[in-house]
Amino acid sequence: MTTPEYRKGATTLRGKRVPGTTTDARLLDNAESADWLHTDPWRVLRIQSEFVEGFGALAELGPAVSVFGSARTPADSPYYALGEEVGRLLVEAGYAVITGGGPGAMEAANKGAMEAGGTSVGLGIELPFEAGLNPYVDLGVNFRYFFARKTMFVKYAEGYVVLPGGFGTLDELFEAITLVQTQKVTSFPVVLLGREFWTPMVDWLRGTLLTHKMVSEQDVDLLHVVDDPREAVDLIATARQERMEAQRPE
Ligand SMILES: C/C(=C\CNc1ncnc2c1ncn2[C@@H]1O[C@H](COP(=O)(O)O)[C@@H](O)[C@H]1O)CO
Repeated sequence: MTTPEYRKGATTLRGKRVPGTTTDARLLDNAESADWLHTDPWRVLRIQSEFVEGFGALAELGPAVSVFGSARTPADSPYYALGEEVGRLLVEAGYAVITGGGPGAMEAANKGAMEAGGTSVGLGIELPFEAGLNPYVDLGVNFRYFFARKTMFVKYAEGYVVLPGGFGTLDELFEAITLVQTQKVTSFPVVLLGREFWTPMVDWLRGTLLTHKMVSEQDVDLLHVVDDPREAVDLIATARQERMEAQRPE
């Protein structure tokens, strides 16, 4: 007796596993329920499309720096002024500025970049309390998934400038230093702007994580804490210079 056999792509099905319809027939049948819209295989395609859109939008951006910071920084805060200034200085140093495209410190950096005549990128994220892209973004890409968006922040930047912020900012900061620590990215300065805000955190990293040997001295040294936005930009520009010299043929 021959067992019925059915080939479905790379898979061979036999006996009771042989389906009653073909893949083509199921594709063309529009009487099926639309539940598949909410399944993981369909999500995988949407995730893939976010990478395709992001890579397509940013591939020709040129040298860029990602700037992070609180979505809640008010426009009259000194941290907002710091964000605007670092956005402007980055543009004057030849960089495009990438932010999360939201309000607060993100808006400040985009404002500084746009008013200095540079490229001002906002990588928006779908949130339950979404406010849309701030008005100082001139190249915006909207994401559903945090992880796809975070790939863009790091892939298209030469370094990070991190203004004071909350959980979102800390998430972006610690992801970056983990990538540097594990050498997934190299020559990637991470600059914390605002000494008064960041020093207690760095002291805790030294006093607790280093004391318990959870990190090394070099790991903590990956973080540069500065007050002057000019110093932040110089650190990133110097790393670029060093990278170019290292790549130059002898
Ligand atoms: C809180 C409000 C709006 C939030 N809108 C955001 N839009 C874009 N990106 C955001 C938003 N909120 C957080 N992020 C990301 O995290 C970082 C800031 O988070 P924090 O917790 O505020 O530090 C930021 O760099 C973004 O990438 C309404 O005011």
